[in-house]
Amino acid sequence: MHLVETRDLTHTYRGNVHALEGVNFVAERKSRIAVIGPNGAGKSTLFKHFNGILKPASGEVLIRGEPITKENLREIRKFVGIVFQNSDDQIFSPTVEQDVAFGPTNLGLDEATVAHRVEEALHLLGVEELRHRVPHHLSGGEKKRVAIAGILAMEPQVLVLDEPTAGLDPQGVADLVAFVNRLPDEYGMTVIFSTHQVDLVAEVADYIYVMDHGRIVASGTVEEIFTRPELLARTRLDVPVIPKLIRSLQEGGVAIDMAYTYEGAKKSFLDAYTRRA
Ligand SMILES: Nc1ncnc2c1ncn2[C@@H]1O[C@H](COP(=O)(O)OP(=O)(O)OP(=O)(O)O)[C@@H](O)[C@H]1O
Repeated sequence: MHLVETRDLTHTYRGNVHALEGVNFVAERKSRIAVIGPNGAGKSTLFKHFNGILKPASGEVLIRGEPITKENLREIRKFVGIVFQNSDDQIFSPTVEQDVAFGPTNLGLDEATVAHRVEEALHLLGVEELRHRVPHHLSGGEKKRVAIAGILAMEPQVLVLDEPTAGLDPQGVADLVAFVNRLPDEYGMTVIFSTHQVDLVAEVADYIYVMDHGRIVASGTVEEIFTRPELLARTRLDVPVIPKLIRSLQEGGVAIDMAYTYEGAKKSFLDAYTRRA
């Protein structure tokens, strides 16, 4: 059984905007899935179907094999936590601490459990020192971290992050990558995220969906997607710099193995250098 699945999902906004057309998507337990595609491709719209914020015009959304209904909506929102692109929409309490406590308190958990979850979430996102600050006055990147902490404190099994790195400084991006990569093994979680930063995808994803004009136009492993420059160009994306550089070297006659991540590239370059020496 898939944790999250859509079958022939279609969504039409008012004004006859066909935002999703026949989308088939699956997410398994402990997977890290990237959804990439140009502006307006339908990524956020798809995410809003994962916990019943939007309802399908046609097709199905199944969470742990069950359709979303009025009766299970609360359970589903506990199970699938979504952090939206604009953190301002998700932060509203007088202090950061209260804001992160809002979700778990709403779940009806006792005070001690809420306090424990808040501590853990603040710690995981590295925002403990912001706990007494007014969320409204935080910087964009700080707000983003607090918004993620607030969702995490509800301990969802599936964490959905819409453009999580937008507005983060380089260290913030590196922290986020490290954070996301801990979630499947340490917490058994599934992470689904969208991004325009293709260079990041191989560092954080095992599987990629490429969207364009409301459709999934390709899906596959990092290797399967990033060896298709024509597909990426067609969808206004680029081949990430590491495989692009290695491909150029290979075409120039250098014997070097293909790689997609920084660590993979380091190994390929060292191996190629050692072979030559
Ligand atoms: N509330 C709405 N009412 C009408 N149309 C909408 C609404 N929200 C989104 N759309 C339209 O639906 C389409 C898909 O938008 P969506 O926000 O899902 O794309 P996206 O892939 O997340 O884009 P981006 O990369 O810019 O965040 C776009 O054409 C957009 O203009």
